[in-house]
Amino acid sequence: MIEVNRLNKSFKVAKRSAGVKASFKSLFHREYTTIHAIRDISFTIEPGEIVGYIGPNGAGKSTTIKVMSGILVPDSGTCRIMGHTPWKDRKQHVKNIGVVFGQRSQLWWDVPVIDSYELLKDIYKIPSSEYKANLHMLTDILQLDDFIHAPVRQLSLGQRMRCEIAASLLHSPRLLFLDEPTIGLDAISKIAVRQFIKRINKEKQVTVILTTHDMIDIEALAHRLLLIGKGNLLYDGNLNDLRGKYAHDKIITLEYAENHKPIHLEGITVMSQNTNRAVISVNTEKMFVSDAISYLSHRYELVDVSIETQPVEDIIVKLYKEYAI
Ligand SMILES: Nc1ncnc2c1ncn2[C@@H]1O[C@H](COP(=O)(O)OP(=O)(O)OP(=O)(O)O)[C@@H](O)[C@H]1O
Repeated sequence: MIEVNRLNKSFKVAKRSAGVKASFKSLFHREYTTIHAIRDISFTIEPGEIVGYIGPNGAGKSTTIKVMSGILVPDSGTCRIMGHTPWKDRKQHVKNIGVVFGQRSQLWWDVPVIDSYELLKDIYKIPSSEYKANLHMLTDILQLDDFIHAPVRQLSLGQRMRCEIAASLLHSPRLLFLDEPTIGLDAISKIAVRQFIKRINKEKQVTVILTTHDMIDIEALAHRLLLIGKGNLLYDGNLNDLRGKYAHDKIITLEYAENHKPIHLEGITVMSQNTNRAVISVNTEKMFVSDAISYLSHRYELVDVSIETQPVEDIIVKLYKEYAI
């Protein structure tokens, strides 16, 4: 579905120095620097995948999405999406894709949401029956009824995001780019948006590329991760492989009858401990969790034990550290 081959995009930006003198000088003589936003990026994506595109701030995620959606022209490299080059065959390409930029709106600010949808129907030349069926389905699952007749400026962020997602899908695209779709949403709206993404992927086979800093989004949705750092593609694989590589630690919380004995054992790091509760981290490369619990049960009268795996956020931090990004 998507073939990206050795894409490069750089921006030329004027150097700015502080101070009135420097500003005055720059009126006559401007100096420029080049920012290499993406460097030699290559990957392929198959139909029906949900891919998480992750990386720290300024890594090049949005630039890649903009190139793939035809908004930006790369300096070099190729990109074929469903047989089209996004920035060359824009008219054909936009029919196949839906785009949601969490930070920007594609809806007209002062008009009721439904009027924006009608405009999109005309722009995309969506047949009436298809438009009606999609609108009905999207209004129903995203629960837009209460505010679809209100102007966008009156909507809360969560309401607007739901309307944005619906807008991006009215023309039945086969590929959806979501750039931070859950940014600023409350817990309930986040869950609703995640469930919706899963559903359209499963039921309508919509391929999804998702950029996000929310690792719970990634855990809930992405079968595959692409990691980008300083413009370079650094990792292409799934979350389970990452867990195998980085999640060597299990966190164990112990409740025990009053006891002041400290815990000292190679492979166990004590994160906190008081007279009847301890939180420890067990390095599973050095010892089995069962051995750790057996050791602890000999020293303490255990009342309760709970074991957690490492949060995905910690795994990603380790990944970023390994690649020094
Ligand atoms: N229009 C532009 N002009 C100049 N520089 C730009 C432009 N767009 C992006 N950049 C620069 O390119 C680099 C990559 O930016 P990009 O927006 O792709 O990062 P990102 O991974 O999406 O970051 P974030 O997670 O913060 O949204 C950054 O250094 C950014 O400052």
